Amino acid sequence: MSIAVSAPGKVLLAGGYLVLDKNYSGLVFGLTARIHTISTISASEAGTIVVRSPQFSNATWTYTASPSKNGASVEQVTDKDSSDNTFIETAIRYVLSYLSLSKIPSSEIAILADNDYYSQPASTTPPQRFNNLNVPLSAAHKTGLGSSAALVTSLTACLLQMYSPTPFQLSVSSNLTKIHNLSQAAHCAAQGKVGSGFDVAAAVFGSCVYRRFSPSILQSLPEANTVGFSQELREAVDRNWDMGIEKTEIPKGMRVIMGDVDCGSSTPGMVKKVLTWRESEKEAAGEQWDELERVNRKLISLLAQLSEGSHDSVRRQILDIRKNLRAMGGAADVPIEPEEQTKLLDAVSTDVPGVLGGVVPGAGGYDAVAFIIKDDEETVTALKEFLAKWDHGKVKALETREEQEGVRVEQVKQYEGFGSYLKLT
Ligand SMILES: Nc1ncnc2c1ncn2[C@@H]1O[C@H](COP(=O)(O)OP(=O)(O)OP(=O)(O)O)[C@@H](O)[C@H]1O
Ligand SMILES: C[C@@](O)(CCOP(=O)(O)O)CC(=O)O
Repeated sequence: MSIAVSAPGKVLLAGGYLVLDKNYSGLVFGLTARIHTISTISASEAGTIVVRSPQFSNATWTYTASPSKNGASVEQVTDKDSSDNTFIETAIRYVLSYLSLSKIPSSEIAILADNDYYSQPASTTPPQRFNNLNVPLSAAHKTGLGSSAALVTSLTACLLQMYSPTPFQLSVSSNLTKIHNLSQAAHCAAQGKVGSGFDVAAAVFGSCVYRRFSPSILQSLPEANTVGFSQELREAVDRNWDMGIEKTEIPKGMRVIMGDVDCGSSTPGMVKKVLTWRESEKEAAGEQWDELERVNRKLISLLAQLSEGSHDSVRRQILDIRKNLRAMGGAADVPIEPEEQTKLLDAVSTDVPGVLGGVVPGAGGYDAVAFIIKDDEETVTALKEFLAKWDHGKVKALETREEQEGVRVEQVKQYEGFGSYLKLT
């Protein structure tokens, strides 16, 4: 029987940089843009796992997996046309090592990503669902919605369902915690560093106020396939982590809308520079961190009050957060809210009725903007029209919006017709 699971993308509306520190929080919204994993056990020789991402060219990855003492051995079968996919390979290795199966059945897996994860070619008609971009994944332009976190979470949850020796239901809360811990471990290993993990947390739990886990939980794990890996991974995943997740949602009558800016900034470089400044100017940076936490927290509680009348206070609060982000950027000499974005955010907030405000999400920079607006068609249309005229249409409104739910099981039937490779049973 085929199994389908999806996990949402994210936007870190408040708490960029702060969320790296356990003492501070991040406001992260899960998005309707999801990454879907559809898998079927296949009859081919044991231990062959074929993963396809049919929206891209040369995107088939074949692995042979076999049980071994220090976790499952997972090797990519070399194919001249396909490159590596570290996130997929690591997720498979971590799930199979966690499960420690004595025999690994073969499977076929398809990954389908909602269109908003990648810039779509200009067209007068909307693209079809799971649009085929006809380019290799490495050539697609990502919009910054957290594709790797949604992919690893969706794949991890799907593999756990398919390969667990006893039934594994996503609706059981202790299973969600397992999916979270295992996905964080695999995602950090694949990206080569232990980040804050807010993107994986949103992919699993959906929209929330997030406080990170202690990095030592993952830093102390042995390398994959070295002595003790399988057992220590299992112990770490089955333990309760010291993180904080407070579920949250946007008040009725408001929504989040994302703007993709067609050019990039280097997030790792910006993070490094901000953290170096924090280290060198402990007192000033400490005060700035605390002030940002205070203004972010105020926005979080305003949104939790769920009152239509709070629009003006939300407007003021967003301006206060932006003022503090600019101060931090100025002190650290990092363009967190670059001048171009300041102009855009100011103009949208004053010129488009119904826009309560906008921010540079996550680490900021030139990549993206996110707006909180009144949830009506009129405002969405006015915002899109405004953006189309701004700076030669460099900023495009995405279709996605915030969504509360995290990882979930999907009906397999909805994927029928998305390619002959999908052998649904
Ligand atoms: N549709 C897909 N199919 C297979 N792998 C994918 C797909 N989308 C993303 N990936 C994997 O995720 C990687 C991209 O992850 P990366 O962390 O660079 O981007 P991101 O998570 O979208 O970024 P950000 O955190 O800034 O939003 C790709 O190199 C690939 O390994
Ligand atoms: C700066 C930081 O706090 C946010 C980066 O977010 P994003 O990858 O730009 O969405 C880094 C992190 O939390 O991993």
